[in-house]
Amino acid sequence: MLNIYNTYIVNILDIFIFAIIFYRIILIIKGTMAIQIVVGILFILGFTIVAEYVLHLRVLSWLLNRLWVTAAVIFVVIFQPEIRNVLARIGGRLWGLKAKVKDSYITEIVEAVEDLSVSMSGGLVAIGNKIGLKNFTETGISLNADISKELLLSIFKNKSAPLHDGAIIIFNDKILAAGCLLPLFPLSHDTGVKIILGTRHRAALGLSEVTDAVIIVVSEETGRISVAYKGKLNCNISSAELRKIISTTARL
Ligand SMILES: Nc1ncnc2c1ncn2[C@@H]1O[C@H](COP(=O)(O)OP(=O)(O)OP(=O)(O)O)[C@@H](O)[C@H]1O
Repeated sequence: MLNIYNTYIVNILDIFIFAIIFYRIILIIKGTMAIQIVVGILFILGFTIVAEYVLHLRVLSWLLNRLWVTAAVIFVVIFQPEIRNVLARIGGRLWGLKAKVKDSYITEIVEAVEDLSVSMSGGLVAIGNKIGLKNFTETGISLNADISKELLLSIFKNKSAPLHDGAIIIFNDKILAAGCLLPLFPLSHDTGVKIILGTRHRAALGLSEVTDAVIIVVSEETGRISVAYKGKLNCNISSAELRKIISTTARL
């Protein structure tokens, strides 16, 4: 009798753990291209099962089974960036070390952003969290400098400066690089905001989709401050709200 209960408990636990893992994976890949890939794979898998076990179509199921091995290799090669992003997000959530920014540096960032906003200078600053941003810092110029308002302003306010274009990447109290290229949020995806986004804002949203970084955008056209985080763009926020967001996500 006790054995039956034990088996029940183990089975329930088994299903429960599977459901949690499945749910977390869906949350991570939701809104990314990976969700379409998963749907496609499930469709072909269903088709293979029906062909083999229900309709007993021997030639077709032989072909589909061979196709799976080749498809697995093609899948990994074609979707290497998506797989890397999904694994990085899973890894980051499980055991990534949180990047930390000191309070005084948060003040430097917020003050610089305020200044950019008032002077209507465009700015794009990504503050890394658990997921490393090395592949994005490599697209820019390495700086490895202490965070300072003056440095941030000299990069973004001077429109003829070579590093003015692109994003600054901050990680663990350092400005790692400037002039970095971020992945653009696809125009076909729902941005969740009513306004049409330009490339600076799409770049911020794009990075926030594939990493857990907090990305600050200052609009050159309107001076508005927006923050992209976990695939969502929070438009037109105050500097007090900005401080709060950085503090809760990246403070030491
Ligand atoms: N992929 C990218 N990664 C990083 N920065 C980018 C990227 N694409 C564009 N940018 C930055 O955005 C600038 C162009 O901004 P654009 O005017 O198109 O966007 P926007 O969202 O309308 O911003 P704004 O409101 O400031 O005009 C470029 O000069 C460059 O600095």
